[in-house]
Amino acid sequence: MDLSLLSGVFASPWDIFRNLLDIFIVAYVIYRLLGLIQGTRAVQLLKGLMILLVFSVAASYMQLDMLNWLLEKLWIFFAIALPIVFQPELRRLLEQLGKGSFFKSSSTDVDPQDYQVIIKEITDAVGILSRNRVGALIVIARETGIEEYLESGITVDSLVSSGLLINTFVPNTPLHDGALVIRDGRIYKAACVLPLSNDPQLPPQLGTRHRAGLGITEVSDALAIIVSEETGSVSLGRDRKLIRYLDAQSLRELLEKELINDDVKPTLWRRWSRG
Ligand SMILES: Nc1ncnc2c1ncn2[C@@H]1O[C@H](COP(=O)(O)OP(=O)(O)OP(=O)(O)O)[C@@H](O)[C@H]1O
Repeated sequence: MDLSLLSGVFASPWDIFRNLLDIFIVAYVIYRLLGLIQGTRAVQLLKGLMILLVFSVAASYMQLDMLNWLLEKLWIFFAIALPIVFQPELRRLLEQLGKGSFFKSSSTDVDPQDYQVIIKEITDAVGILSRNRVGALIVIARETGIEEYLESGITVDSLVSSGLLINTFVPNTPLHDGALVIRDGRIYKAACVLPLSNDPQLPPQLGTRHRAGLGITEVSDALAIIVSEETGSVSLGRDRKLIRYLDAQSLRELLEKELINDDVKPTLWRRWSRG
């Protein structure tokens, strides 16, 4: 067997180090890029492009000239269309590079003890909102980037307190419409417009607040707590499903399970097990 090729790659310890470093950097950049687009519509586009790439390679290998010609034209079209379609993701990537956050860990490093406090503040607020039949939609962002849905919102950037949560949803105040988003253990934004779910199985009496709460769990791993203005009932949106009619204790237990107990699992495992 001719090992000259390998000897070319591993000529010296410095070459080994250089190649390993090269592989590591490329793998890391791909990992972060995938993390950046995970849960966004860019994933579907990427899958489409992968399929097209497979077709292109197969067509060229089998010398299917007409198909090759067509696919070549399609690639030119995509080269022009992609920067336009991926504009939000590209902008976010450049922003992150500019801020230096691209190279920071993507996991939300919220201490379990801090989450205990946050969960208490949320459940206290939800209890009061529910008893007073004040409609509310609280989203807890986790690892999936949902920035593209938050651009419409108003930045709050405050500690999570039940008082502020309640105040935000008081009818006819500037921030009461839309969703409040908690990210990295802080109230990040209010009055956000979320994507609406088209789930046909959702009971017809549930309107846009519930559809928005469910919608964000369809495009990300975020949790959504919904308080109905009509009935005062509390629901939790998680993994494309709504868990309805929660009392304070079951809401607290579910949040603890999702935010504290689940957090001990490694990040990649959690993503994998969520599919
Ligand atoms: N896309 C959206 N993103 C975030 N919030 C939304 C969105 N669409 C509607 N909402 C919120 O939902 C409110 C309307 O709720 P609607 O009555 O349609 O929903 P519902 O699910 O029946 O809830 P409720 O039981 O509280 O009436 C709006 O005032 C707004 O605050």
